[in-house]
Amino acid sequence: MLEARALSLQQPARLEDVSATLRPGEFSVILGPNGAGKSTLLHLLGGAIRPQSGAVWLDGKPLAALSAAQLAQQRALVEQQPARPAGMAVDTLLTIGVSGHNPAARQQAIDYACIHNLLHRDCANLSGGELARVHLARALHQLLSSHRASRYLLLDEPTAALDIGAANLQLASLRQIARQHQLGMVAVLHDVNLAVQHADRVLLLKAGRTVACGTADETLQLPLLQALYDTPLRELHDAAGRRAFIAG
Ligand SMILES: Nc1ncnc2c1ncn2[C@@H]1O[C@H](COP(=O)(O)OP(=O)(O)OP(=O)(O)O)[C@@H](O)[C@H]1O
Repeated sequence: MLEARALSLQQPARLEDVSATLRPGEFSVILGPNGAGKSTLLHLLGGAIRPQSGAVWLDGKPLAALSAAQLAQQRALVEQQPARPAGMAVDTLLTIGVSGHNPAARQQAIDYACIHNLLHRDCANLSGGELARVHLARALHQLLSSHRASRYLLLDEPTAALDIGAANLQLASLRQIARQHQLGMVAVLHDVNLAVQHADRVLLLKAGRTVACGTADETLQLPLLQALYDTPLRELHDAAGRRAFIAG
Protein backbone atom coordinates (compact mmCIF):
# COMPACT_ATOMS: atom_id res chain seq x y z
CA MET A 1 0.00 0.00 0.00
CA LEU A 2 1.05 3.60 -0.62
CA GLU A 3 -0.14 5.71 2.29
CA ALA A 4 -0.14 9.43 2.92
CA ARG A 5 -0.24 9.81 6.69
CA ALA A 6 -1.21 13.22 8.06
CA LEU A 7 0.80 15.18 5.48
CA SER A 8 1.30 18.87 6.14
CA LEU A 9 3.29 21.40 4.16
CA GLN A 10 3.57 25.20 4.11
CA GLN A 11 5.76 25.73 1.05
CA PRO A 12 5.47 25.76 -1.94
CA ALA A 13 1.80 24.90 -1.40
CA ARG A 14 -0.17 24.64 1.82
CA LEU A 15 -1.47 21.20 2.77
CA GLU A 16 -2.90 20.38 6.18
CA ASP A 17 -3.24 16.92 7.68
CA VAL A 18 -3.97 15.07 4.44
CA SER A 19 -4.21 11.28 4.62
CA ALA A 20 -5.00 8.79 1.87
CA THR A 21 -4.34 5.17 1.00
CA LEU A 22 -3.66 3.78 -2.47
CA ARG A 23 -4.14 0.04 -2.91
CA PRO A 24 -2.92 -2.22 -5.75
CA GLY A 25 -5.64 -2.74 -8.36
CA GLU A 26 -7.64 0.37 -7.44
CA PHE A 27 -8.21 3.52 -9.49
CA SER A 28 -8.33 6.58 -7.25
CA VAL A 29 -9.11 10.16 -8.23
CA ILE A 30 -8.17 13.47 -6.59
CA LEU A 31 -10.70 16.24 -7.27
CA GLY A 32 -10.65 19.85 -6.18
CA PRO A 33 -10.69 23.45 -7.38
CA ASN A 34 -7.70 25.15 -9.01
CA GLY A 35 -4.91 25.73 -6.51
CA ALA A 36 -6.30 23.21 -3.98
CA GLY A 37 -2.94 21.42 -3.75
CA LYS A 38 -3.74 18.36 -5.91
CA SER A 39 -0.46 18.37 -7.89
CA THR A 40 1.47 19.05 -4.71
CA LEU A 41 -0.12 16.02 -3.05
CA LEU A 42 0.74 13.89 -6.08
CA HIS A 43 4.38 15.02 -5.86
CA LEU A 44 4.43 14.18 -2.14
CA LEU A 45 3.02 10.71 -2.89
CA GLY A 46 5.74 10.17 -5.48
CA GLY A 47 8.55 11.36 -3.23
CA ALA A 48 9.47 14.33 -5.43
CA ILE A 49 8.96 16.65 -2.45
CA ARG A 50 8.90 15.93 1.28
CA PRO A 51 6.24 16.95 3.81
CA GLN A 52 7.02 19.19 6.76
CA SER A 53 5.14 16.80 9.00
CA GLY A 54 3.59 13.42 8.42
CA ALA A 55 5.08 10.92 5.99
CA VAL A 56 4.36 8.82 2.94
CA TRP A 57 4.70 5.09 3.58
CA LEU A 58 5.21 2.41 0.95
CA ASP A 59 4.54 -1.15 2.11
CA GLY A 60 5.28 -0.27 5.70
CA LYS A 61 8.45 1.77 5.07
CA PRO A 62 8.77 5.55 4.89
CA LEU A 63 9.28 6.64 1.29
CA ALA A 64 12.25 8.75 2.39
CA ALA A 65 14.10 5.54 3.39
CA LEU A 66 13.93 4.05 -0.13
CA SER A 67 16.67 4.48 -2.76
CA ALA A 68 15.96 6.14 -6.09
CA ALA A 69 16.28 2.74 -7.79
CA GLN A 70 13.72 1.15 -5.45
CA LEU A 71 11.36 4.06 -5.97
CA ALA A 72 11.68 3.79 -9.76
CA GLN A 73 10.54 0.16 -9.56
CA GLN A 74 7.48 0.99 -7.51
CA ARG A 75 6.10 4.31 -8.61
CA ALA A 76 5.95 6.40 -11.77
CA LEU A 77 4.66 9.94 -12.14
CA VAL A 78 3.21 11.55 -15.26
CA GLU A 79 3.40 15.31 -14.85
CA GLN A 80 0.71 17.82 -15.81
CA GLN A 81 3.14 19.39 -18.29
CA PRO A 82 5.46 16.53 -19.20
CA ALA A 83 8.94 17.07 -20.59
CA ARG A 84 9.30 17.52 -24.34
CA PRO A 85 13.03 16.92 -24.87
CA ALA A 86 14.05 18.32 -28.27
CA GLY A 87 16.11 15.92 -30.38
CA MET A 88 15.00 12.85 -28.41
CA ALA A 89 13.06 10.14 -30.25
CA VAL A 90 9.97 8.73 -28.53
CA ASP A 91 11.64 5.31 -28.62
CA THR A 92 14.44 6.67 -26.41
CA LEU A 93 12.12 8.51 -24.02
CA LEU A 94 10.39 5.20 -23.34
CA THR A 95 13.56 3.82 -21.71
CA ILE A 96 13.86 6.57 -19.06
CA GLY A 97 13.44 5.21 -15.53
CA VAL A 98 13.32 1.60 -16.75
CA SER A 99 15.73 -0.88 -15.21
CA GLY A 100 16.67 -3.96 -17.26
CA HIS A 101 15.35 -5.07 -20.61
CA ASN A 102 11.78 -6.31 -20.82
CA PRO A 103 10.51 -6.28 -24.42
CA ALA A 104 7.10 -7.68 -23.42
CA ALA A 105 6.51 -4.84 -20.94
CA ARG A 106 7.67 -2.29 -23.52
CA GLN A 107 5.24 -3.69 -26.11
CA GLN A 108 2.36 -3.75 -23.61
CA ALA A 109 2.99 -0.10 -22.73
CA ILE A 110 3.10 0.87 -26.42
CA ASP A 111 -0.12 -1.07 -27.09
CA TYR A 112 -1.97 0.40 -24.09
CA ALA A 113 -1.04 3.97 -25.00
CA CYS A 114 -1.51 3.40 -28.79
CA ILE A 115 1.77 5.04 -29.75
CA HIS A 116 2.96 2.55 -32.42
CA ASN A 117 3.04 5.28 -35.07
CA LEU A 118 4.97 7.73 -32.85
CA LEU A 119 8.06 5.69 -31.92
CA HIS A 120 10.44 7.41 -34.35
CA ARG A 121 9.08 10.93 -33.92
CA ASP A 122 11.05 13.70 -32.21
CA CYS A 123 9.42 14.50 -28.83
CA ALA A 124 9.63 18.22 -29.63
CA ASN A 125 7.15 17.87 -32.52
CA LEU A 126 4.37 15.92 -30.81
CA SER A 127 0.92 17.40 -30.22
CA GLY A 128 -0.20 17.82 -26.59
CA GLY A 129 -2.37 14.69 -26.76
CA GLU A 130 0.41 12.64 -28.41
CA LEU A 131 2.94 13.77 -25.82
CA ALA A 132 0.54 12.78 -23.02
CA ARG A 133 0.16 9.28 -24.53
CA VAL A 134 3.94 8.92 -24.91
CA HIS A 135 4.55 9.79 -21.25
CA LEU A 136 1.79 7.42 -20.17
CA ALA A 137 3.58 4.67 -22.15
CA ARG A 138 6.91 5.61 -20.53
CA ALA A 139 5.42 5.36 -17.03
CA LEU A 140 3.63 2.07 -17.81
CA HIS A 141 6.86 0.66 -19.28
CA GLN A 142 8.67 1.64 -16.08
CA LEU A 143 6.15 -0.14 -13.83
CA LEU A 144 5.34 -3.16 -16.01
CA SER A 145 9.11 -3.87 -16.30
CA SER A 146 9.32 -4.11 -12.53
CA HIS A 147 8.74 -7.40 -10.73
CA ARG A 148 7.65 -5.69 -7.51
CA ALA A 149 4.18 -6.70 -6.34
CA SER A 150 3.28 -3.22 -5.16
CA ARG A 151 3.46 -0.54 -7.91
CA TYR A 152 1.76 2.85 -8.25
CA LEU A 153 1.04 5.11 -11.20
CA LEU A 154 0.52 8.80 -10.34
CA LEU A 155 -1.16 10.83 -13.07
CA ASP A 156 -1.57 14.61 -13.04
CA GLU A 157 -4.55 15.56 -15.23
CA PRO A 158 -4.01 12.68 -17.70
CA THR A 159 -7.09 13.67 -19.73
CA ALA A 160 -6.35 17.41 -20.00
CA ALA A 161 -5.15 17.21 -23.61
CA LEU A 162 -7.73 14.64 -24.73
CA ASP A 163 -11.12 15.02 -26.41
CA ILE A 164 -14.22 13.71 -24.59
CA GLY A 165 -14.17 10.30 -26.29
CA ALA A 166 -10.42 9.80 -25.93
CA ALA A 167 -10.56 10.84 -22.25
CA ASN A 168 -13.30 8.33 -21.51
CA LEU A 169 -11.50 5.53 -23.35
CA GLN A 170 -8.23 6.32 -21.65
CA LEU A 171 -9.64 6.18 -18.13
CA ALA A 172 -11.56 2.96 -18.91
CA SER A 173 -8.34 1.47 -20.22
CA LEU A 174 -6.31 2.66 -17.21
CA ARG A 175 -8.83 1.17 -14.79
CA GLN A 176 -8.62 -2.13 -16.66
CA ILE A 177 -4.80 -2.03 -16.54
CA ALA A 178 -4.94 -1.27 -12.81
CA ARG A 179 -7.04 -4.36 -12.21
CA GLN A 180 -5.23 -6.66 -14.65
CA HIS A 181 -1.72 -5.82 -13.41
CA GLN A 182 -2.70 -4.95 -9.84
CA LEU A 183 -1.25 -1.45 -10.18
CA GLY A 184 -2.47 1.19 -7.78
CA MET A 185 -3.40 4.31 -9.77
CA VAL A 186 -4.28 7.83 -8.75
CA ALA A 187 -5.27 10.56 -11.19
CA VAL A 188 -5.86 14.25 -10.60
CA LEU A 189 -8.96 15.16 -12.63
CA HIS A 190 -11.07 18.26 -13.18
CA ASP A 191 -14.00 16.45 -14.82
CA VAL A 192 -16.27 15.23 -12.01
CA ASN A 193 -18.22 13.05 -14.46
CA LEU A 194 -15.10 11.13 -15.48
CA ALA A 195 -14.61 10.41 -11.78
CA VAL A 196 -18.26 9.27 -11.49
CA GLN A 197 -17.71 6.85 -14.37
CA HIS A 198 -14.30 5.46 -13.51
CA ALA A 199 -13.15 6.04 -9.92
CA ASP A 200 -13.03 3.33 -7.26
CA ARG A 201 -12.01 5.81 -4.55
CA VAL A 202 -11.98 9.61 -4.41
CA LEU A 203 -10.21 12.28 -2.36
CA LEU A 204 -11.85 15.72 -2.37
CA LEU A 205 -9.28 18.42 -1.64
CA LYS A 206 -9.98 22.12 -1.02
CA ALA A 207 -7.46 24.76 0.08
CA GLY A 208 -5.02 22.05 1.15
CA ARG A 209 -7.52 20.20 3.36
CA THR A 210 -9.49 17.00 2.90
CA VAL A 211 -13.21 17.59 2.34
CA ALA A 212 -13.94 13.87 1.97
CA CYS A 213 -12.08 10.66 1.26
CA GLY A 214 -13.68 7.31 0.55
CA THR A 215 -15.40 5.22 -2.09
CA ALA A 216 -16.77 6.93 -5.19
CA ASP A 217 -20.34 6.44 -3.88
CA GLU A 218 -19.51 8.00 -0.52
CA THR A 219 -17.71 11.04 -1.88
CA LEU A 220 -19.32 11.95 -5.22
CA GLN A 221 -22.41 13.39 -3.55
CA LEU A 222 -24.13 16.64 -4.52
CA PRO A 223 -23.69 18.50 -1.17
CA LEU A 224 -20.00 17.59 -0.93
CA LEU A 225 -19.28 18.57 -4.54
CA GLN A 226 -21.14 21.88 -4.20
CA ALA A 227 -19.12 22.68 -1.08
CA LEU A 228 -15.92 21.57 -2.80
CA TYR A 229 -16.32 23.88 -5.78
CA ASP A 230 -18.44 26.61 -4.11
CA THR A 231 -20.78 26.24 -7.07
CA PRO A 232 -24.44 25.23 -7.40
CA LEU A 233 -24.65 21.90 -9.23
CA ARG A 234 -27.47 19.65 -10.39
CA GLU A 235 -27.41 15.87 -10.37
CA LEU A 236 -28.91 14.07 -13.39
CA HIS A 237 -29.85 10.38 -13.69
CA ASP A 238 -30.48 8.43 -16.89
CA ALA A 239 -32.77 5.41 -17.31
CA ALA A 240 -29.86 3.06 -16.61
CA GLY A 241 -29.25 4.77 -13.25
CA ARG A 242 -26.05 6.49 -14.34
CA ARG A 243 -25.36 9.83 -12.66
CA ALA A 244 -23.87 13.06 -13.97
CA PHE A 245 -23.35 16.52 -12.47
CA ILE A 246 -23.84 19.80 -14.31
CA ALA A 247 -23.23 23.35 -13.11
CA GLY A 248 -26.19 25.66 -12.43
N1 LIG B 1 6.77 25.83 -6.96
C1 LIG B 1 5.83 26.65 -6.48
N2 LIG B 1 6.13 27.89 -6.10
C2 LIG B 1 5.20 28.73 -5.59
N3 LIG B 1 3.91 28.39 -5.43
C3 LIG B 1 3.55 27.15 -5.79
C4 LIG B 1 4.48 26.20 -6.34
N4 LIG B 1 3.83 25.05 -6.59
C5 LIG B 1 2.53 25.26 -6.23
N5 LIG B 1 2.38 26.52 -5.76
C6 LIG B 1 1.11 27.11 -5.27
O1 LIG B 1 0.50 26.19 -4.40
C7 LIG B 1 -0.90 26.12 -4.62
C8 LIG B 1 -1.32 24.71 -4.95
O2 LIG B 1 -0.74 24.35 -6.20
P1 LIG B 1 -1.05 22.95 -6.91
O3 LIG B 1 -0.39 22.98 -8.25
O4 LIG B 1 -0.71 21.84 -6.00
O5 LIG B 1 -2.65 23.03 -7.05
P2 LIG B 1 -3.64 22.19 -7.97
O6 LIG B 1 -4.79 21.81 -7.09
O7 LIG B 1 -2.94 21.08 -8.64
O8 LIG B 1 -4.11 23.31 -9.00
P3 LIG B 1 -4.64 23.23 -10.55
O9 LIG B 1 -5.93 22.49 -10.51
O10 LIG B 1 -4.82 24.66 -10.88
O11 LIG B 1 -3.58 22.54 -11.37
C9 LIG B 1 -1.21 27.12 -5.71
O12 LIG B 1 -1.64 28.32 -5.13
C10 LIG B 1 0.12 27.32 -6.40
O13 LIG B 1 0.24 28.62 -6.95
